[in-house]
Amino acid sequence: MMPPNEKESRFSKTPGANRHETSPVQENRFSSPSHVIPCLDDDDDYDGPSNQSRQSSVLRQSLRPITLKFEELAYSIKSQTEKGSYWFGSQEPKLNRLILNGVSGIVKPGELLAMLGPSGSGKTTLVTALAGRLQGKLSGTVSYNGTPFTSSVKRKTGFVTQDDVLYPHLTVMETLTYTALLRLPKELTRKEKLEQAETVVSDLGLTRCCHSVVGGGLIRGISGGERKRVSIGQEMLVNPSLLLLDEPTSGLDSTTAARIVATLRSLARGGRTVVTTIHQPSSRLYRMFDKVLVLSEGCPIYSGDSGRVMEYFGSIGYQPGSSFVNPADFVLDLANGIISDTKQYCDQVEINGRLDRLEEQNSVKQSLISSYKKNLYPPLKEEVSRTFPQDQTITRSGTKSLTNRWPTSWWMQFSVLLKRGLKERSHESFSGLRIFMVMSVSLLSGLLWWHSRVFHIQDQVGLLFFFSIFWGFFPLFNAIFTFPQERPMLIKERSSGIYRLSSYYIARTVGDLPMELILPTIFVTITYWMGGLKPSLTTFLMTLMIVLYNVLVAQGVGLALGAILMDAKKAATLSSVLMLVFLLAGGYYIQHIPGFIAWLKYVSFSHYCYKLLVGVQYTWDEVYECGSGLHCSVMNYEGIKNLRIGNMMWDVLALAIMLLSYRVLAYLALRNL
Ligand SMILES: Nc1ncnc2c1ncn2[C@@H]1O[C@H](COP(=O)(O)OP(=O)(O)OP(=O)(O)O)[C@@H](O)[C@H]1O
Repeated sequence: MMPPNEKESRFSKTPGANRHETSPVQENRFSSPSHVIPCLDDDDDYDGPSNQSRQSSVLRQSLRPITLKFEELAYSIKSQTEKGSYWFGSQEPKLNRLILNGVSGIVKPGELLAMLGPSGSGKTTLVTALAGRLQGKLSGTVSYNGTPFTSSVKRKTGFVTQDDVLYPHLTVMETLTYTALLRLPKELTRKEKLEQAETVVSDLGLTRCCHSVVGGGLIRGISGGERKRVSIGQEMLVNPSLLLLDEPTSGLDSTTAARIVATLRSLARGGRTVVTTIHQPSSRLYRMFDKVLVLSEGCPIYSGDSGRVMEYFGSIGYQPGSSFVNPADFVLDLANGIISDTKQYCDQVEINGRLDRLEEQNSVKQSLISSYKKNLYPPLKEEVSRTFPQDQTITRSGTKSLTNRWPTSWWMQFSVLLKRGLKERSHESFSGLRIFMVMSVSLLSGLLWWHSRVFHIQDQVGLLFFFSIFWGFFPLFNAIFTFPQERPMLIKERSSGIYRLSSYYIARTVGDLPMELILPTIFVTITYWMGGLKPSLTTFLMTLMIVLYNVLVAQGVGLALGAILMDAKKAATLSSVLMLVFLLAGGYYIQHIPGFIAWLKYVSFSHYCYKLLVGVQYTWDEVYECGSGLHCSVMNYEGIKNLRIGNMMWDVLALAIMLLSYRVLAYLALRNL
């Protein structure tokens, strides 16, 4: 059976398949002063304290309207061919796979557009492209009030991804408060920002769970619907003019889903442009959408007024079998090429009997795509190319915003990120397990080296070497997980232009310092005195300083490995190899390393640490028993002599260079994220 002929639909004669263009409802939405006060100056992202809407719900606050237009969007990816070896790569050329093809549309302020389509039809790709976050080459044009995506648009855009990226140990209130402090402009006082966070909590019905932790993974926290509302709330805080959401209702019960879509509709009615992808809306949800865009394998088959879907498909020969069908189910079946529910299909089956399903589905899809091009695309194209009054407003105000790219000052970003990080990680920094581990190792090593004497120089030097290796391994392994774990949050927040990378980076590393430094201090204090090292306060303090210095370098190496590889497993494997090399080349186990590989010790931070520890511990006048009744200077002990201890400033300098360069490397790696 062939699908119905591509009929000339009366939709093609309608100037713009969009009811809203002439709809009085639409007009009213924008003329309502209580809802929308178009404020076109970029510096005025938030209505000042004097604004009459200050105390009111964020759902009703004024904003700068954005008309989103996208025309002929096409996006393809290179997909691997099946042939070719894993190790040596494939000689086969990679195939170009079209994910989006000829997608156009327009969404005006006050409208809620839903993107529908079967799984894999390209909805996420499209919404990501509209949010200006799609990697790779996108052809076609996307414009926001007639201008391309700029940092000014970025700040007016909220994007809620399918997976909620939230800190699990923060409460709902803390999450929204920190977001408010980071995202709301510096012109607002702290009190005003906190009030805004509270307003969002009450507007989104989160009051009941506002002091519960968000949770995630193995941590039990708020429900999926509440998490989703927290994610939406984070975007609502900045009162975005354009809000894009990827499947905000997936996995939720129908009541919660309806509540979320109702919230989106209220947001749209407040003058925002709202675009959401949605999987399988019930007819109750479907009725809340103003416009729908239906995708089938990346190609549009319908774009326009949600209320006219059935009429349009009926006009081109596809009618549902029953009059009570959910329009969303009907269009999704059509997008899959399934017309089993249509009258026409039943007639055809009677005539032709069994059909080749796949071929039939493909031809239905092709027919729908052709009908779209013939009937819906021409008026849509005309509407998209029309100029709207607010077009170019972003460009005009954009010049001003360039000098003011970030919502808050560097210092504000640093201090909020530091506090947030300390709060989120307090459970792991002060984890009993870590403290237990360090305490037990220090006590055990204190007992093993109990009151060792210079006479047994080999044992004592062994203790110093243990200091350098243990406090190389431990901070390094802790640090490698930092950035791979933080990656999703960093990508989310950086792509929203919330803070500078430098403020995040410094806050993150400074936040880890207290625990990174407290634990080795406890360790050295216990082991130093139990182990019988030189009973001098100066030597003890210098030993402690050297160990802490070593910790900072090791942490830098871990941060750099994590940031470069962005994969904790790979980074852990590489650091094991690295530390093993440092252990062997450190100068304790092998004193006569062959010349061609002796350079290894110069790249080992443990080697410099060990040298410094030995250097501050012993002097020439100290002796050890080098034979029966024979006493030699410790500095002539083979293990120490081969270290060639000279001017220790060179070792300090070598560690300083490492300290700096590994951290710079980590920072540069994060920039490329
Ligand atoms: N980076 C990528 N690498 C490989 N395939 C990709 C990539 N990005 C998108 N795709 C493919 O593009 C198609 C569209 O993906 P997309 O996530 O946009 O679909 P979707 O309609 O949102 O699906 P779902 O409803 O299941 O989330 C899918 O077949 C997906 O496998």
